[in-house]
Amino acid sequence: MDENDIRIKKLGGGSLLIAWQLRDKNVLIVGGGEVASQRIESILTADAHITVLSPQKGLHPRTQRFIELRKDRITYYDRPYSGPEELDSMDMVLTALDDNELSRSIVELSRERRIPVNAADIPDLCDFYFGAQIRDGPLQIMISTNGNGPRMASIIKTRLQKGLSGLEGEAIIKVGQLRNKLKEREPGVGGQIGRDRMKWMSGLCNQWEMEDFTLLDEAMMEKVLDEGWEQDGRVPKVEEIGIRTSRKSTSGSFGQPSNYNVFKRVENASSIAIAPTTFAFVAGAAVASLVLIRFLKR
Ligand SMILES: C[C@@]1(CC(=O)O)C2=NC(=C\c3[nH]c(c(CCC(=O)O)c3CC(=O)O)Cc3[nH]c(c(CC(=O)O)c3CCC(=O)O)/C=C3\N/C(=C\2)[C@@H](CCC(=O)O)[C@]3(C)CC(=O)O)/[C@H]1CCC(=O)O
Ligand SMILES: NC(=O)c1ccc[n+]([C@@H]2O[C@H](COP(=O)([O-])OP(=O)(O)OC[C@H]3O[C@@H](n4cnc5c(N)ncnc54)[C@H](O)[C@@H]3O)[C@@H](O)[C@H]2O)c1
Repeated sequence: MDENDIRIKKLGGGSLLIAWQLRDKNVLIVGGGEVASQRIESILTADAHITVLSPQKGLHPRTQRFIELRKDRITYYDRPYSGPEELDSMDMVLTALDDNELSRSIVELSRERRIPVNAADIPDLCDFYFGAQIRDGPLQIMISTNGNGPRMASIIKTRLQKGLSGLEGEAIIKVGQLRNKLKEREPGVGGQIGRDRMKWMSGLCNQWEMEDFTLLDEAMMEKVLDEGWEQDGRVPKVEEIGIRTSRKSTSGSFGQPSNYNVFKRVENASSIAIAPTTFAFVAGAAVASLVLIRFLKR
């Protein structure tokens, strides 16, 4: 058994980290306090429709503000939760209540209906947890301690934020636009064309700096495709494209000559090695995670 086999044998004990697509889905939030206000912010970011149930007197000022400003997305009922019919047509249920028994009963009813549910006060019954978030446009980083220490997640978030340049979101937007242009030029799903596109995009992302991508405009993107993709998949130097960066050297992030041919270079590379970098950008969003499992600390 090699190291990887041992790793596979040990897999488990964490949770699935995914970027859940909630656009236009219906989310019920029972409660309107501070925790509910944080939930509203997270769910608005995902373009869902939100129903908030809470007596007016229990609303946190932030919840109140969200309700006033986002009538397009939030339906608010000034009353307590009334029973199981509130769950009809919901795709997700969140409780943020100071009433543990009610929370528990809503979780049970949601589970019977197979609706994913999170109860802010009962981690053991949650189908999923929220996490600390870093967002910059399409870049989405979630820090989760898997229920062990939410405050630790918040502290780690602050540390990670300091390590980012602030250019990542804009760079990813440009990469997304370039990928779309490439797919327009070379349509088709899967097979050799898919592999070639992935190799080229990965090579470009590996060799260019974040800043280089942020400086791309429409015309430059066409030039990258003309001078790169169309020329046997080489990675063009930023100077060829007319990008004026603040960096001194253009030898690429990993010191490779920046006119090397990606297709030739990666021909023998394992697809496992290519996949991680590819998918980080294929999604147009990056979800990084730190699952700090208690036994690791021992
Ligand atoms: C990350 C974050 C995201 C968010 O809420 O959006 C989040 N909690 C945050 C803050 C926070 N929450 C609490 C404190 C006080 C200090 C402390 O206890 O550490 C602080 C710190 C603060 O306010 O700074 C108290 C607390 N939290 C939970 C309970 C119930 C319990 O444990 O029984 C109690 C009451 C415990 C008690 O009564 O003692 C439960 C959960 N909180 C989670 C997420 C899920 C696990 C995530 C994970 O482990 O990574 C989970 C399981 C369920 C869920 O809510 O999904 C957000 C930081 C966002 C940011 O800063 O960016
Ligand atoms: N997950 C977390 O990160 C986290 C953090 C802090 C606290 N908590 C837990 O989350 C819960 C909510 O915290 P909070 O600070 O928002 O509390 P809060 O007291 O500010 O809010 C409670 C809300 O529940 C509403 N409510 C009460 N009974 C209701 C009913 N029958 N129907 C509809 N709404 C009702 C109130 O109007 C109020 O808006 C608490 O149980 C707390 O222990 C979780």
